[in-house]
Amino acid sequence: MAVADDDNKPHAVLIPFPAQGHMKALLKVAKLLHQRGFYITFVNTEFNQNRLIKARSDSAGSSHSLSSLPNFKFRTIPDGLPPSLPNATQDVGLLCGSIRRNFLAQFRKLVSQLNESDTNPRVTCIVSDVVMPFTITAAGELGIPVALFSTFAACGFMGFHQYRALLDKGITPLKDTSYLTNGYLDTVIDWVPGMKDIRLKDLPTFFQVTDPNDEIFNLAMESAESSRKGATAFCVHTFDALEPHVLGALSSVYPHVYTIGPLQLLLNKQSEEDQLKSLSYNLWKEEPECLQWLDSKEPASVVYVNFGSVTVMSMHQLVEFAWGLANSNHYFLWIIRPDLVTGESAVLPPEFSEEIKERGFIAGWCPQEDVLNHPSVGGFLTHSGWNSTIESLSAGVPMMCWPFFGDQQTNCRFTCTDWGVGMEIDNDVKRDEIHKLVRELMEGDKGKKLKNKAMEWSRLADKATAPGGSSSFNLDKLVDVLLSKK
Ligand SMILES: O=c1ccn([C@@H]2O[C@H](COP(=O)(O)OP(=O)(O)O[C@H]3O[C@H](CO)[C@@H](O)[C@H](O)[C@H]3O)[C@@H](O)[C@H]2O)c(=O)[nH]1
Repeated sequence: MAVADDDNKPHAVLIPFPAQGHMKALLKVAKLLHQRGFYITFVNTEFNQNRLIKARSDSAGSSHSLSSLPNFKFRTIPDGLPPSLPNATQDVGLLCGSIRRNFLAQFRKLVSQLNESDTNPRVTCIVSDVVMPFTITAAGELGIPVALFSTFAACGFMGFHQYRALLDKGITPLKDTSYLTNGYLDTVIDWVPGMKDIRLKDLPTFFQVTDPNDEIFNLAMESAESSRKGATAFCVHTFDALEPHVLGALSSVYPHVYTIGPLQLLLNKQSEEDQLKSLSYNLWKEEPECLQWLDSKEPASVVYVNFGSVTVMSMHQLVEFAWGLANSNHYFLWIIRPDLVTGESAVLPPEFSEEIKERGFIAGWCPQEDVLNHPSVGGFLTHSGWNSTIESLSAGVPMMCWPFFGDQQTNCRFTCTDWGVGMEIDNDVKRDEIHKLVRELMEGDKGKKLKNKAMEWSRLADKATAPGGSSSFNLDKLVDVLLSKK
């Protein structure tokens, strides 16, 4: 069946790194392009697509089918991984290895099927997660433009851009694991453009390996290098006012850097078609009841706690967080994913449940952006994933940061030092520290300062995404690039 009037539509194929945060950001880019008249094919791994469908059907109110969206189709490729738990994040190292070895062939096959099909227009451009660099090869073979999209901040990506230098200077691989704890990572490095007084431990952690063949390290390094050479455009989920120095430095190395964030604010300002409104982003079943619980609370009285989709912790750490929150005497909404605790199910001690029954609400997954924008939320205890960070900045909510791995350390550093909106929690989490920091954030002078600063960033984010703002302008430019013949 031919697509009649839609035959001549530009057709963008989008592909995220197969994990929740990346997929959500790329889906937002897809929605923005769809509104600009693009036919969209969104490529998920079979594993994630099954989870997306299951989470939708499990969640109340998501009755629309993913296959009936107009001019917006999902397609899948296999991830090449052995079976794993169906409702948990996959092993990131295994995924990176498979991306490096298997994904190009699968992606090529899929695009050629799309080009042979008469149910969709010919593929005219690719928008790819920056850590899926094989798409540059595919676009080159097809002679079409490819825009790479960094779901990391500019500072996080700038960190990946240093990996080759770290290797050349002999800083990585580490000689042995004692270098993780012997003070070596406190070394200040002065050669990273746009990042003053940065320490090794503030760079994305994937270089902290003893094996030079480590898959995550190599994929991050290759991604930073290939995007410099082969991409038609390089987009970053940030806004100009937030990271002017790092963006300036990146622009001198990467041609055509487009800041297009915060994506949600760009989406809010466009009239979203009804059919796409039903397109949710969750891989876990959402529990919206927490919003009603928030409705019953005073403004800025609740601490929101969420560690994203990849962070895991020990039972001991979970219990320290639990008693720190309980002892602070503040209301809190805590999202505990079923796979948050390594090797066991995250069950809190019964005496804790008794203690917090009037003050705490615990759920497995929530509509995070609605939560952050709820007037009752006064602070966010986060793992500093980039999506969570930019969502918190957009909502004007100050943070307590407990970075787990990767770019989260860099985001935490910028959140606390450069942007003045956060306080860092020691990796060796202790209940007394949590208790003290929660009090400081929710009641203290420091908390007030952080809140004021967060509100300032929220206003600047809004300005960047308003008509004529830097991110709106860059989105227009991106559309032009994608419509151009290569
Ligand atoms: O209950 C929840 C929990 C999370 N989210 C959403 O899930 C996303 C989580 O993304 P992020 O905060 O970036 O955390 P991760 O899932 O850990 O993201 C991975 O990917 C990011 C880049 O996309 C990196 O910055 C992180 O370090 C990496 O761990 C956000 O959009 C949240 O709004 C929900 O909607 N509900």
